[in-house]
Amino acid sequence: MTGSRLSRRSALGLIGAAGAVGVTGGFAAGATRDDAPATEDRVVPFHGPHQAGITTPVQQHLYFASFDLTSTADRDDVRSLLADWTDAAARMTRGEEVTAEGATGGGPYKPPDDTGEALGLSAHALTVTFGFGPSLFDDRFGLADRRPRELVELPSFAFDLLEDRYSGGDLCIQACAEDPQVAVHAIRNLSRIAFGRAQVRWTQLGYGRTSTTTKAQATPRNLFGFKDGTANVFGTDTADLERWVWSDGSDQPWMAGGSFLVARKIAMLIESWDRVRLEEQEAIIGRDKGEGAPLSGGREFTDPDFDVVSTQAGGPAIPMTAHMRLAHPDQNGGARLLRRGYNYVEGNNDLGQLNAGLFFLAYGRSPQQFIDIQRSLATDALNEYIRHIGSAVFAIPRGIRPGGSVGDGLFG
Ligand SMILES: C=CC1=C(C)c2cc3[nH]c(cc4nc(cc5[nH]c(cc1n2)c(C)c5CCC(=O)O)C(CCC(=O)O)=C4C)c(C)c3C=C
Ligand SMILES: [Fe+2]
Repeated sequence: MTGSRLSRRSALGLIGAAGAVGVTGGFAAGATRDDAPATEDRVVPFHGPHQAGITTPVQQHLYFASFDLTSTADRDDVRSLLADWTDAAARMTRGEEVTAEGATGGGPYKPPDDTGEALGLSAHALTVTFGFGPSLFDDRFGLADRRPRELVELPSFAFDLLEDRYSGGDLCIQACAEDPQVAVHAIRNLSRIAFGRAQVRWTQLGYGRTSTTTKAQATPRNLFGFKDGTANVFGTDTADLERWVWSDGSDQPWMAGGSFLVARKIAMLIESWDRVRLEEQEAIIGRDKGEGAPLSGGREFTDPDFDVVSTQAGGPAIPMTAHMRLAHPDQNGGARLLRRGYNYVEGNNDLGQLNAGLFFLAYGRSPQQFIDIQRSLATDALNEYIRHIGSAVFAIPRGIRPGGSVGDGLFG
């Protein structure tokens, strides 16, 4: 085993055992990975036909960053940045430090390559997913002819209250992990690598997934207390993934096996919601709060029947303005999204109310799926209790080959 394959946990063990200050490639050569089948040791393969972090079972923690290229960056800077990011991300997803020298192996006379806060932590199922915003394809870097035709700026929607400080970006990185420090470490070190070439535009920390991509995980709940992600596209739904999530690359071949990501920061008016009667909360969502079953009857995974009439409600059992009815494929030409959002809580406002909400992340083979569904939601009863305050859209390139770069499709 080479030094470059030494895990952070193994590295720490070696440092402790030897009382050494640095770990060299030679020293690491005899190290073995901790093979205990603990969840923290789960390594999600970084390479493959699709980028990891889309159908990967949704981890509990997110750190998301949007970047802008600096005003002096040129085409070569974009190419080299994406190559450097790819190498560092591949290492970190294996539970390794950002370089072989890492946090302590580079000697006392230069800043360490790795910031060190993840020493002793293993991979924790870290995934690092890269994306390209529409502005990357403007006239700065000679990439206009590589722009996927689907990659359009999102139009304005009813109820948008978007703020620049939570919106847009040339590039994005989604880091998800079962340990928050591992996700933060990844973004922090990738930001550091970008120094002089790209700078952070905005970031979002998310805790607690609000969807699943596998039925092996219990459906989580959002901050309104409802199960969220019941009717998601799951990683095993091969036909739906092909139809609704993976690009076929018919416009840009480098997008074949890629996807498009829409990110929306949605503030939730928690205190107002908490004063709503249970019956009304359920009518707004279209599902019951305990089980997550559709109001037309059945259990959580029963298909909703929008024709069922309720004498008690004096109309459709699933109201015409229910979120779930309006978001359902039946209302949207069959369109589906793979949702992968996270709860966020960011303290309180001057009135003592929670600054909290949903960082909504949805993957589709075109942003048009989101646009169509979001337009349907113009009459959603939920709109009284939420505010979209941030927005961004990114092309998510196909998966990365071993030894390749996430930027290969842009420059090949
Ligand atoms: C434009 C897309 C969507 C936005 C924005 C959105 C915001 C949002 N959603 C909830 C809570 C729930 N959503 C649920 C289902 C659901 N939502 C969308 C799309 C958007 N949601 C879809 C496509 C679906 C699935 C519809 C279906 O096929 O049945 C549910 C029900 C449980 C589930 O299936 O996930 C809840 C609950 C909130 C709170 C919110 C904004 C803050
Ligand atoms: Fe929803």
